[in-house]
Amino acid sequence: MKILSAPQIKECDQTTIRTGISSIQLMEKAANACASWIVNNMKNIKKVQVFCGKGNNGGDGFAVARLLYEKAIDVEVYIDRGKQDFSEDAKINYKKIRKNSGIVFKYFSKFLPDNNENSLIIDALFGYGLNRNLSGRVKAVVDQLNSSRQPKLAIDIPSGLYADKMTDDNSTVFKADITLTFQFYKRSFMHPETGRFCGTIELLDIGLDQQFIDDAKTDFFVADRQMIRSIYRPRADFSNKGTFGKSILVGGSYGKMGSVLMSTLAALRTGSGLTFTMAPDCGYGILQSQVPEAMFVNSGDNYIDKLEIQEKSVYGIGPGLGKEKLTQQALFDFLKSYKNPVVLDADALNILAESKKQNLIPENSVITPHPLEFGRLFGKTHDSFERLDLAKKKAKEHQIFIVLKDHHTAVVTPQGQVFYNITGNSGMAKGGSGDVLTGIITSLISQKYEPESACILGVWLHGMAGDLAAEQFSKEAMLPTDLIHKIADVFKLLSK
Ligand SMILES: NC(=O)C1=CN([C@@H]2O[C@H](COP(=O)(O)OP(=O)(O)OC[C@H]3O[C@@H](n4cnc5c(N)ncnc54)[C@H](OP(=O)(O)O)[C@@H]3O)[C@@H](O)[C@H]2O)[C@@H](O)CC1
Ligand SMILES: [K+]
Repeated sequence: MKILSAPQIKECDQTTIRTGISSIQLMEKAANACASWIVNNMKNIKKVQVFCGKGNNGGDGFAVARLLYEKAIDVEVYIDRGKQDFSEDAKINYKKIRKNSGIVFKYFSKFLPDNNENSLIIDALFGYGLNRNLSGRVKAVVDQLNSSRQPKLAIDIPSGLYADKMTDDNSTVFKADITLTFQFYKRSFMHPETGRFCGTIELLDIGLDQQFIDDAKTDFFVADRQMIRSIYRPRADFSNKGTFGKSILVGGSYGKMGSVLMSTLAALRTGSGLTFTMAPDCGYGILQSQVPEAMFVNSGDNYIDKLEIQEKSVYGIGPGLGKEKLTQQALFDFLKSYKNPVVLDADALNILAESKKQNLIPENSVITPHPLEFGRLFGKTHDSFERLDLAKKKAKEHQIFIVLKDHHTAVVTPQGQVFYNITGNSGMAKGGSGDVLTGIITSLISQKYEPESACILGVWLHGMAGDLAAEQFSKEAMLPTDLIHKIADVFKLLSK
């Protein structure tokens, strides 16, 4: 699914209006979608307090207030004091409810929190038209709303949040529990500094012009189910283990054998035909007993000091590798003579960063850094938007795929496209989760998925396995090894 920028969404809005529906009808449709969602999904809500701005987001708010009132919900509408130069459609909806004696009108300054879980705060102050930080009376009321214990819902975008960019440090943003957004995810929903204000995100389809959406140019996408289904290839019949490629997981050192063990298991569970682990001898017993399906290649004593090149294989290098001098040399020698795509993670990336040998990464390879590893490789950035911009630049420069791990991991391609992942949860923020991802992506590439598809599908599978693990074990108790077991259920879901 495409992510459009605020100006593109505005254009899409206008194109939709030119091709049949009037703007006031579109607002009514948007408001109807919100009101129905609230009525169907928040059955305990008896009262709403709707905060409306002067633009079309405020217009949505007035219309939602009216529609909820018609559903026998108590409604209070809050507006700013002073002259209200409402947008045309906001004015129409404002006038409609002004006539309604049952709806209570108040200024922001008169707000008193209900602190009642049956009373919902609705933020319809600003949507994608926000053009500066909240200040004055509107900032004061949003600060007050944020400290209320009532449930909070934002229409389209939590007010104070820009659709496509960072907010300034310490600026005020409405902290929603739920965001009902129209048709598109916004980039700011995907980044940790800004996404934390959105709560649960629900996309409401309001029938915007499909031709415009199809033609719109963007570098940003959300990897949704539809995209994942188009990438996933069910396992072919009439095949043998050779059909499904050869994965070689490289890593492990004394005390860190679990990492490469988890990568190996994940590669197998993702369907790798032949699977090898290249690890030091101290891991021999552990690996052969814990994962008998994989073959062991002795690559050192307590750490890796040589890296054998095998033909027709895909290498996933890094988990538990350590940074011994001889390990470093083995990695450099390997990368100097191996020109096929590899998957690099963890200490493989740290070694390249410390020695400034990023240029050794073969073209079309995949690297899977978390923010700190990315910073070591390519330099520090101020925030996750800047980090993503730098990742786009570096992916192009090195012609590699960068899987930038975060709450919403982003896959960045050499063409500068970005695919945000929306599966996964905070239970995965534990040592070992990354090792599982390395195994998954390596395995998919060995099964002849293009690196781009392998990254997008791999990250999605990994997150989905995490979501199923959280459901069964809780975010606190789930383990990276649980993700490996849940891969089976994710494939079952995919093949339904
Ligand atoms: N296709 C769709 O998606 C549909 C979209 N719809 C809805 O329309 C929304 C977009 O509406 P919009 O363009 O009128 O912008 P919106 O955010 O309401 O208001 C901006 C106004 O506020 C002002 N202003 C800005 N920042 C400010 C600040 N910090 N503090 C104070 N004032 C500030 C600024 O005016 P200014 O003061 O700069 O002159 C501007 O006039 C969208 O999010 C969705 O909810 C649906 O109705 C139908 C389908
Ligand atoms: K809003």
